[in-house]
Amino acid sequence: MYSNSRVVAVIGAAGSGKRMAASVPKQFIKQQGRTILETTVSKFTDCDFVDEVMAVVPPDYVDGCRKLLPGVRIIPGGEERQDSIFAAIRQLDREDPEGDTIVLIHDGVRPFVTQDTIRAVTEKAFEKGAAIAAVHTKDTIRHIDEGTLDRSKLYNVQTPQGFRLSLIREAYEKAFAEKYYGTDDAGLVERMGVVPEVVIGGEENIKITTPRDLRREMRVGTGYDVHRLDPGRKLVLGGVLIPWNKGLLGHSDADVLTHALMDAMLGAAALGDIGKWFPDSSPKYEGISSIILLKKVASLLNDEGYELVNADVTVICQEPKLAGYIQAMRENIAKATGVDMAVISVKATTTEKLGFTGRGEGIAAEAICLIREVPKGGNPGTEA
Ligand SMILES: Nc1ccn([C@@H]2O[C@H](COP(=O)(O)OP(=O)(O)OP(=O)(O)O)[C@@H](O)[C@H]2O)c(=O)n1
Ligand SMILES: C[C@](O)(CO)[C@H](O)COP(=O)(O)O
Repeated sequence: MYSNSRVVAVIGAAGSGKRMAASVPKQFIKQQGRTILETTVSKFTDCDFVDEVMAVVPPDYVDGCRKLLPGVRIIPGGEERQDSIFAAIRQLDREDPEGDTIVLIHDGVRPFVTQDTIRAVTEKAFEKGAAIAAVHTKDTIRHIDEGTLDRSKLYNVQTPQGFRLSLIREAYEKAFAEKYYGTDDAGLVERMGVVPEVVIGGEENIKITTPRDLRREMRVGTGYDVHRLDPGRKLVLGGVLIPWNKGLLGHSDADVLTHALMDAMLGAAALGDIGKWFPDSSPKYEGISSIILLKKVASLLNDEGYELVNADVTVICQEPKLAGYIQAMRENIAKATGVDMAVISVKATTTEKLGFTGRGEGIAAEAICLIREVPKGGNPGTEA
């Protein structure tokens, strides 16, 4: 397709992802079962016109990435993006001193790039020696000194950026000789008086930079519970002991509000219900505070890779009046689940003296909650 020139993709993936502030560099966060880097790399290995894919990764991820990405050449990166890409260019230069190779430089954290964009950049780079993917700027851009800029002349620059090896090598050598650090590869080529061709890429080709850029799975769950009122028991709702002449009957403290919430959370994660985790046949749970159980549910969710986003619980209770206790309930729930109190809602309603709750025979509660996937990943070399 491109005469005798090889096409090599260089995927820059040696950053630490400071702005993402996750427990691992963002390219190693798992989304839908695989790391962002695997998805990005697959976009290039799937192209029949790409002869080789190289990934530049943090030095301590080299071994793990060799296992994670079979068939991909893995090399250690440097301090800055420019150092990492230069490490790959130097290797390619040793293999092709003529510099005919077409080098496609791409960010390891742009997993949504399409094959059409990769193909278009490759073709233009082959034809003109330098081409970049970009999209038209949508916002108005104001320069601090020059005021509002003419938007029709502005692009948001993406990757891949494709270059003839001889050109990009010279551009990098010049930049390093002059101690110049830029924010992309095209910027270095432009310093040599070469203007790369712009290929209009796709709006979907974002660079995953901050948590907002992650597609995190969201799930909802509902819970419902009822307990009988009994004169010989204490009334505990949302972990608050409420002075009243009756309390709820049950194996634990029978905190019906917290039970409904736990079932909603477990349901959202498809982890069953509280009967499964805390059976009333076990003496371990006799008289236990349901707030302790709620803490356990929050940690079960976390082990599954989810966190609570918000919850809304309604207690259906004729008497006593609960308004004065609701703040304390929200505080208890927020503390046990590790979220801000602002995302926990507790409401109470009566049934106008109708039904078992209206007659004061029992209290019911229903809950709904939203949970979201927690960005997680690891060093593929050290994972079990
Ligand atoms: N020393 C570096 C720094 C960055 N990159 C790569 O360059 C791409 C774009 O960089 P950026 O989004 O800035 O990534 P990070 O440097 O990891 O992010 P941050 O600036 O938030 O730390 C990423 O795929 C990143 O892994 C690299 O290969 N080597
Ligand atoms: C190369 C790049 O992705 C083009 O948009 C961008 O410049 C990388 O910049 P960053 O500072 O490394 O995020």
